[in-house]
Amino acid sequence: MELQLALDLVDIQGAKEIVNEVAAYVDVVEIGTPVIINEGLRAVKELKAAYPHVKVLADLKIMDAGGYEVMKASEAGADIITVLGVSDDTTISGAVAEARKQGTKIMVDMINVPDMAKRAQEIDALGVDYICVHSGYDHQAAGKNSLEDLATIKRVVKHAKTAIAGGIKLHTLPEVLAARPDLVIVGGGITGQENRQAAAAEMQRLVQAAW
Ligand SMILES: O=C([C@H](O)CO)[C@H](O)[C@H](O)COP(=O)(O)O
Repeated sequence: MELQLALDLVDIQGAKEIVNEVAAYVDVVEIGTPVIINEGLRAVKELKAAYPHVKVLADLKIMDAGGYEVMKASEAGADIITVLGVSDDTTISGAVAEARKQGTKIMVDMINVPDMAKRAQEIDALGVDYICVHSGYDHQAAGKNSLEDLATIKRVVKHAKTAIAGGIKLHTLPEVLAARPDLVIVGGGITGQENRQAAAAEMQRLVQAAW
């Protein structure tokens, strides 16, 4: 089981400062969608240049032109790139084919997928590396989480690794870990804490103990 830090509400300098503090406690650092909207793929490039050994996920949430966008994110230094589960199969296949060429990986974000079991099976068959259930900010505001969806994909996914994201905090982490995802994604649960290092260290301890 691995821990991913999501950096969403920061600029490039802010992202570097947080990575400085917590890199030792996380397995993957995500450059979040809001950062990429504000700063472009330059954010991925600069983070990778500053921390060449850190595994970086670019949360592009690709919806079209999978091959082209994966190529650009891979060239910027991303190790993992996200594509939306609601996009067309050809977009996902194009993303997977390009990622294979580039030596990078594809995570499919299942946000707003209506039939989770059916779509997770279809996407698993397309050869993606991760399938991630996700309660985005708007879902979180409505009090939702993705534990039920995680149980669903754990039941049907045979090849891809499973991941969960959305509003996970230290006090909700044990419940998430009990469902045994391969990857847990935490943003505000680390970045929004007064002592980010302590939060990340404790989360890492719990994630590693859950193996
Ligand atoms: O993907 C995300 C969201 O859609 C904003 O782009 C977040 O990275 C993801 O939800 C994890 O962040 P937290 O919900 O703050 O843990």
